[in-house]
Amino acid sequence: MADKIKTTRTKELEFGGSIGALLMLIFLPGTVLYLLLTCNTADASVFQVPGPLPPLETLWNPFALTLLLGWMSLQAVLYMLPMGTIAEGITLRDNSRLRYKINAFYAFLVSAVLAGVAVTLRVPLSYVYDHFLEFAVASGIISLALSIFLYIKSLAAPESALAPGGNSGNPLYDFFIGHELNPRIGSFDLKYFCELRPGLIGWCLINLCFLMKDIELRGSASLSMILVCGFQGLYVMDALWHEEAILTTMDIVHDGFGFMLAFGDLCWVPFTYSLQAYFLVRHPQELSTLAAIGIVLLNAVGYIIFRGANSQKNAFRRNPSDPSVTGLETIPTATGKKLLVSGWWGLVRHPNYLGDLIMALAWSLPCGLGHILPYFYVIYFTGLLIHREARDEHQCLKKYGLAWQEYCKRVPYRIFPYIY
Ligand SMILES: NC(=O)C1=CN([C@@H]2O[C@H](COP(=O)(O)OP(=O)(O)OC[C@H]3O[C@@H](n4cnc5c(N)ncnc54)[C@H](OP(=O)(O)O)[C@@H]3O)[C@@H](O)[C@H]2O)C=CC1
Ligand SMILES: CC(C)CCC[C@@H](C)[C@H]1CC=C2C3=C(CC[C@@]21C)[C@@]1(C)CC[C@H](O)C[C@@H]1CC3
Repeated sequence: MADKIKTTRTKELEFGGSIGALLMLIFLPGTVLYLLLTCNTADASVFQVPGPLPPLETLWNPFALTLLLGWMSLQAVLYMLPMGTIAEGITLRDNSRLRYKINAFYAFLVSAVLAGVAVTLRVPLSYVYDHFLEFAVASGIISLALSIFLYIKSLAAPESALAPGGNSGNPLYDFFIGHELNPRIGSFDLKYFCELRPGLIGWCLINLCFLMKDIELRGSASLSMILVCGFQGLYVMDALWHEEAILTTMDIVHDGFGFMLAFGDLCWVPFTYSLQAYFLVRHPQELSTLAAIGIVLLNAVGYIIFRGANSQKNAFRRNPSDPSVTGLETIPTATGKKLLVSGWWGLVRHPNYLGDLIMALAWSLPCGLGHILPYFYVIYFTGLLIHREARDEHQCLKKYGLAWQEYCKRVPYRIFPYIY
């Protein structure tokens, strides 16, 4: 069957094609270094001219690399343990469906217990704060090595296994965007594993290390630090609890596994999404109880929209007659699938992004209003989701044609009601 599938080259190159890919290869690691170095200065100002890069030998820490590899190995073992359930992914081009282990939440629980033991035994977790830049560099090296391995592996993959968006024939572009769709070693799915586990759970562990550093410096953790760690911990647990939902995301269904996702999952997420907590260690902020209550409410509003929208769509896609969605208005499409036009999906075309962005703002506000740096996540994330929304619309227009145009007419705003 696989042999009969015709070569389909990717014609529409995203991210500015091969030049864009080359720039991103430099820009993404450069941004991580810039953010961490700036955050570690006395005024953490983005308006200052960046200082020279520290000597390379101070960035290279073999112990940090070993710890990261140990962390990834622990997550790989937890992934392979016979716990949890099995889910099937969407139907692939060769009509097969891959099977995926659903046990990320258990992996989180085991990791949390181990972290608790480390705190009780007074393992110096603040080491991660003191050597954070070295950890980031080590993680960049791991991501690059993994991407090179993935690209070489993809050259031997059958045509049917290549990503629809990552088969341009241009090696640089395909290396960046990902050539093979679902690279596996046996039943170990590399992309699926990296998307949720080492980076996302690692982000929580990094936040914990920063919280411990806060306690070490000041005797107790600040309210700002507790809020940031609490909000982000909730977000990660939510993603792991709903692990099965990522099987239908464009990352798993459309994008290959290359530098973009490998670096995104293993370096970008843990080392830039934790920037607020990193910032708070050196730049502690006073937060009034009233401000804290306001921020908690904002995060709750964001979470209700984010979770409500995601759960409504997931329930509808799993079973359109599910009692929780039967009263909702829909538009039929030529594919047989329907589109929701009321409920959360009647408010804007991407209500889940709206909720996610409101939460992103709530994660930065505990860092006060005096610095731009801790708002990096909200700014980057707005750009990422606007771009992602445009990519998704493009795919939906191809998939649903006139029905999608009708949906756009009925629900004119994309993410922000009455604005965009
Ligand atoms: N923190 C982070 O860095 C990131 C977080 N996210 C979050 O991850 C979550 C998943 O996002 P993402 O992967 O982009 O995809 P979405 O969950 O937004 O799914 C988009 C898909 O939903 C279906 N759909 C769209 N409109 C409708 C409708 N009206 N009725 C029914 N189905 C519809 C279409 O697929 P089909 O019709 O084929 O089912 C479409 O392709 C989001 O909450 C997002 O905020 C995403 C990226 C990064
Ligand atoms: C480095 C680049 C600029 C872009 C990298 C993008 C990745 C960081 C993101 C692509 C899609 C993601 C998703 C999530 C995390 C970030 C990445 C990997 C979630 C797992 C976050 C939690 C949500 O509940 C689900 C998300 C799915 C997509």
